[in-house]
Amino acid sequence: MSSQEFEQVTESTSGPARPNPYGPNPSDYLSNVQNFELIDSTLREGEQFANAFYSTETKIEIAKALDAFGVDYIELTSPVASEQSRKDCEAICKLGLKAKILTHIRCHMDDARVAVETGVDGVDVVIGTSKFLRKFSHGKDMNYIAKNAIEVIEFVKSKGIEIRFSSEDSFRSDLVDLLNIYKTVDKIGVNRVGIADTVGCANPRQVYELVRTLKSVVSCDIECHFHNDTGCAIANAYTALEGGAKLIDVSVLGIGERNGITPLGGLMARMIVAAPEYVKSKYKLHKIRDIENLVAEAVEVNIPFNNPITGFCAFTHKAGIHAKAILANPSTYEILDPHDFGMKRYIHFANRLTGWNAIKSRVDQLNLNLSDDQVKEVTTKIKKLGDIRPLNIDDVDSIIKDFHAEVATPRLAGGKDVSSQDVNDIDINEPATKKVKTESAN
Ligand SMILES: CC(=O)SCCNC(=O)CCNC(=O)[C@H](O)C(C)(C)COP(=O)(O)OP(=O)(O)OC[C@H]1O[C@@H](n2cnc3c(N)ncnc32)[C@H](O)[C@@H]1OP(=O)(O)O
Ligand SMILES: O=C(O)CCC(=O)C(=O)O
Ligand SMILES: [Zn+2]
Repeated sequence: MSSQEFEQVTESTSGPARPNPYGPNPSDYLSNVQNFELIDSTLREGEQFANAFYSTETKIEIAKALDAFGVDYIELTSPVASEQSRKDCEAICKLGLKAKILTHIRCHMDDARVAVETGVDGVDVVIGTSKFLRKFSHGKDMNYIAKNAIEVIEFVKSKGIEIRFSSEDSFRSDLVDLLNIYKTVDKIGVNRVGIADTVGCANPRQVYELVRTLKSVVSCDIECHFHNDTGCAIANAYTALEGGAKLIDVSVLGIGERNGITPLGGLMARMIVAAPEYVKSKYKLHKIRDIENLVAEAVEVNIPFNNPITGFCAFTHKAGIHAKAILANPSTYEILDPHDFGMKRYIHFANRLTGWNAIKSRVDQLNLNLSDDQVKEVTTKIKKLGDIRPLNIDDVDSIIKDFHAEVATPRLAGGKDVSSQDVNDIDINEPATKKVKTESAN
């Protein structure tokens, strides 16, 4: 049964109920929570992940998968990074994908001249504006940055290609410098300006304030890029949208420099709660698992156990109190419906935290007939063994079947015992994780 089939339980409030309590707040009148776009940078920021090496074929496969998912833009490594990077950029541009293809360059004419010849739909230009980067990276002052930015932007625009200007390390840059450079590039007609939390230092409140301030001085769209060093990348992306940013940079599994950026899957988990219709109609959420597996394999990492949506236990419920409520109504302990992502929910009942309601569900799955009191008795036996050692599904099934053989008459016609074949029919997707699907909850 899907969670949608249950009546929505709402708290009684004094004022008029908001249709979706997790949706955009009416006071965020510039919010793009229900109108955002994704720039996937798995093939740019993601290539900066320590483990990443992409062959041309892998890049093409990832680009096609992202396109099929429905990202709005795909950002590629600078064509000046290497000869093969340029060729791969050209090859991806020729695929005829629906997503617009971007490449990412320094704020320099040498890079811009190469970028516009690759066939990209847009160029993302970046230059550091913080005192750290101005002193230790490129060594240029704000006047030089503005002069170069104008030259690069006008050149790219003259080729009929989209152009975005971004200030690297925005949150450690001087606000007056920032607003001045953004105003300058907005005036000459950039498609977007970008805010980048390059070192992952920003918190959601700072993000909201900077986006709102910037929104009041530029007329173009605002893109945001958040690193996850302090664990705020998804929250910052969401808050940026609340403040009026339109585009968020993501990568599959969040891969990027150091511990990476806002992950595509994690952001989708956040956004489906806030804007379910928009997210479900725009993005092919069932493809997230395959895309993550594709990228995980390409960069030789495992999907983290606690990954939103696709972590092996993201929809697994264990404690007896949780299991009982989930069996009655999945919305009790789930804000996400696994079916929206082509996933299943599981009840992990083979442990000492289980309760009789979960065990009753298993008894029903095994097609056995026990009274509630009998289920409670067998639950006690299971918990006793669970106090001694970790359990697996076979342990629990054996205890149930032995108990049933002692106390009950088999439910099946002709007094036939439940055979192992019956048990094997139950969908146990990942036996190694000791999980079992409970049909009644799905
Ligand atoms: C925060 C980010 O992720 S930004 C994107 C990072 N992406 C990349 O670095 C792409 C991969 N990079 C590369 O392949 C190489 O670094 C290249 C081809 C871009 C440059 O290589 P090199 O010429 O050997 O220079 P190197 O990497 O050592 O240093 C960077 C140079 O770019 C300059 N620079 C750095 N940022 C910028 C910028 N945003 N705009 C203009 N110039 C810049 C630096 O001053 C330095 O110049 P220098 O040659 O005068 O010292
Ligand atoms: O181009 C941008 O906006 C972001 C560049 C980047 O990767 C960063 O600043 O972390
Ligand atoms: Zn980055």
